[in-house]
Amino acid sequence: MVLLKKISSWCFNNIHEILNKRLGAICILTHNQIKIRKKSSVLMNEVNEPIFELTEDTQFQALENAVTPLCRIPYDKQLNFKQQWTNRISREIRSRVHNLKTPIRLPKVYPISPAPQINKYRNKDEFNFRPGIDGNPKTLGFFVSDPKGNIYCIPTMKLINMKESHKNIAQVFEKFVRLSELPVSHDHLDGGFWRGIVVRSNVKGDIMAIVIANPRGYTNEIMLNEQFKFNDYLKCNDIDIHSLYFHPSLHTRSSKDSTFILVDGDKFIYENLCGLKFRISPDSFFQINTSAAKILYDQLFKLTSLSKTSTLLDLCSGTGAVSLIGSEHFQSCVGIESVAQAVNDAKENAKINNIHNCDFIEGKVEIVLNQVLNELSMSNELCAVLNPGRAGILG
Ligand SMILES: C[S@@+](CC[C@H](N)C(=O)[O-])C[C@H]1O[C@@H](n2cnc3c(N)ncnc32)[C@H](O)[C@@H]1O
Repeated sequence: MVLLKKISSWCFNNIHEILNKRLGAICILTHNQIKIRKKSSVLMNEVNEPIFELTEDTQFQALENAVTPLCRIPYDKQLNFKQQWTNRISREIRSRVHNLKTPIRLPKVYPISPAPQINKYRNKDEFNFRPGIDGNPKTLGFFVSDPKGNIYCIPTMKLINMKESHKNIAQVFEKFVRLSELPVSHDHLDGGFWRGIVVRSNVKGDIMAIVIANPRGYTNEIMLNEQFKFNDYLKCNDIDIHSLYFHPSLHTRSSKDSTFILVDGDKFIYENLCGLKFRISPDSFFQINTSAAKILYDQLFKLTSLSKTSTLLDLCSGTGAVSLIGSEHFQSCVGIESVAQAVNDAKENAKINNIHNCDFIEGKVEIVLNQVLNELSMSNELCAVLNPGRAGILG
């Protein structure tokens, strides 16, 4: 069984070629975090008229349109939309699979399961700086472009899927940066310093905040001094942070040489899911909607035909949730994950939960999968779950 969240030609032409010799069936399972993208890039207002100019009044509509485009329609209708979208994806998969050298069997698309929590559920949000519609370069939020292609940063205060605690920290961080003498960085060569902040939290409410800054041209002393000042500012504003990190980074996404410096608090936050405890590091993946994740994993193991003699291949294993939650259903499991912190978390999560049949390997699926398959006993029945990031596994 293969869990495909993203359709990428790589998945079909390569992963399938590799796995096909060893797997009997393929299953496509999606969940209701699929984003419905509007065909038109022109922003629309509530009555479906194009918004030509972003103003104080229209900026939030534009942001909502981009981030939570279905939020103004009832949830059951949202699910209908997503089901239709899933069916379209399925038809596309069928047509691509049809063209494969070695055809595979595709099962039916199952109904989308509703999420128990549909508002204020996100356990991770990333806020960045760009000029706001008033021209202030120190505006923190999400980026939206107007029809002319100009990019503006829009504060996220009214988004309904975001926790108040995350919005609060973003607001305090923006205030702090506006008071700071150091400029913001919109590009790694612009000489600016502050880039943004990532806020993560668990269901209990512990917060991990990761301040991202452009290190180019700044000494370690200046950088750390600023972080300590921000830590003091948070305390002055009565904001309790469980883990505060500083992440100097030139890259948009974290890379292999990423540095995360603990400024205050604990190194990790922990989450409970499906009766297990998960350690989460700043760079590690964890499903964004924790209560919906439980449903996703429950459904997944209902659909798999694992047995005590099966081996699970957990492709893109993150902090090990699929392997560890499913561990009682199979004999052994190998997780493959490209982010080192996530691999370490997954190994530690196996230990914390007393699970001894799961192993985790650091590497890109497309690079290490062949070797892993060669090392597995041919007699084992194999089952693979592939749940890649947004880019798919293109390398
Ligand atoms: C959507 S998450 C899924 C994690 C896990 N399966 C779960 O359900 O919690 C995708 C994970 O794939 C990892 N990843 C992305 N591209 C990868 C690749 N080419 N090879 C291995 N891991 C990759 C990311 O770091 C991330 O942890």
